[in-house]
Amino acid sequence: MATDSWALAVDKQEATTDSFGSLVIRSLPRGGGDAAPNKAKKGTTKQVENGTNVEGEEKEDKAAQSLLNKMIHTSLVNTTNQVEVLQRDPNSPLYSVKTFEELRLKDKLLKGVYDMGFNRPSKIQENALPMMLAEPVYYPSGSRPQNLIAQSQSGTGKTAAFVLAMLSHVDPTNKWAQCLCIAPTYELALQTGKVIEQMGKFYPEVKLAYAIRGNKLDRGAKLQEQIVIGTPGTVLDWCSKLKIINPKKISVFVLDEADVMIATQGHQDQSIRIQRMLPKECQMLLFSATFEDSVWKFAERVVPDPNIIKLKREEETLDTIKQYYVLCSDKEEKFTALCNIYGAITIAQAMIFCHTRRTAGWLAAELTKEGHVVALLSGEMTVEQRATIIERFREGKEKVLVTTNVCSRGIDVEQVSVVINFDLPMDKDGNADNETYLHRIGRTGRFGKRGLAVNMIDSKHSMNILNQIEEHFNKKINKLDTDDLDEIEKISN
Ligand SMILES: Nc1ncnc2c1ncn2[C@@H]1O[C@H](COP(=O)(O)OP(=O)(O)OP(=O)(O)O)[C@@H](O)[C@H]1O
Repeated sequence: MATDSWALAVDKQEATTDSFGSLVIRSLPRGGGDAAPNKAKKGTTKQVENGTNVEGEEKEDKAAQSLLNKMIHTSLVNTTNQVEVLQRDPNSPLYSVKTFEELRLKDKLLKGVYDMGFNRPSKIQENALPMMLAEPVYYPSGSRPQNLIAQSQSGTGKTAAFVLAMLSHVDPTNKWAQCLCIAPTYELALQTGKVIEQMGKFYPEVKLAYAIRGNKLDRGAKLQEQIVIGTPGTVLDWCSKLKIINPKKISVFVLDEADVMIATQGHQDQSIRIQRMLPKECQMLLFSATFEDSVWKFAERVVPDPNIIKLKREEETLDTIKQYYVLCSDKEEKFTALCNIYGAITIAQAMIFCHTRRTAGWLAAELTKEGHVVALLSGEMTVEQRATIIERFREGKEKVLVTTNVCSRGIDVEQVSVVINFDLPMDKDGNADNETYLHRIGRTGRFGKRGLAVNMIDSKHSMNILNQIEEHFNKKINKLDTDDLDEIEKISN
């Protein structure tokens, strides 16, 4: 896999509100077409809906469950073994009865997958990949692809799933753009690009282009790269004004963080304009960890005949992330509580979310005075600065990242063991922003790792927001006394 990297810029990320759902894996009844993928769909639907297990594995799963419980109480930092155990627990979003071989991937891709250290697919990968890889379904009016709208918890392998699907669909002998993936921010586009590069490492014929502001190409310059990842504004320019991509030749269209793309007016307009230029046979894939009610409806309207993978509300939060709140009277006390937490437990890396740039700046300075190596990331920075900060954090050069909402979505840093909501996420009306909460805490607990999320409460209003979050996810968030070091130590055991 080769890349053309250019210098870049970004589109803004916005948070959305509210979500709902019950777990459904809905495959539309199809006339004719490929029987194999439909078979696969049926099997997986039953397994997920009934929560039943594959015959003969029940005992093994019970043992796995008890082992899992033990592990949950032993260490904050996870091991590969634990991932394997979770992949055998039918209640885990990482559960899978399949292997990557069964997904009949090209050898070059299978090699790439194993090279990334993936042993088995996760639940979303197991369910979504057969649909995404299936042949188009034949209708008398013409063949139609298997479109998909999919929800799965943060860090459960959605990106890896659609990247694999794109790489599988590409015809490397054709030197034009065939797969188009749009992400809401520059950082996410870059990160997804890296996953494409990594997974396609043994498939060098397939090339990738970044459609991000700052990548200057001349009008009419024909793109040779088969996969394009970018932000909506630039992708739209490349498809329409600049005619760099011929949208009629796109066969796979992916919207990552689909809910924010749909709920943010500017992104929605641009995404829809792009979508309208695509041919009827183009496969549409929409992914996110959260979908607000109205966004689901909108998505179902714009995506023809979608297959749907949806979570029940109570499944949206990951059990591997422990959630607490701490009562304080003001920001100074919140800072003391934070220092106490740091004093009591070993934190690999932490992300701390603040409501304003001002608080984030103040907190970063205070933490630095205390001797922490801190990075500060906020929206007013240039995209290049932001990318550099995230890269340094990912490499572990800084152990603490203080940020506003810029980073709440999608950023994948394996070592984040603690997320602190120094300020709770709220929408512009001062109500709980449940989606942002879920995305923020999802920066820890990546792919089966254990994580800790601590919410700082300093007013009736913030307590109220916490209660709304508890109610929304139907999950109790326990109080933590940060003056009691023994108690803090306990939560990491
Ligand atoms: N099958 C797998 N086996 C092991 N690790 C995996 C597997 N699939 C993905 N991962 C790893 O798990 C982490 C999370 O995966 P990914 O970023 O695809 O999740 P996501 O659902 O897209 O997350 P988010 O909701 O935050 O965007 C990544 O570090 C990825 O490399």
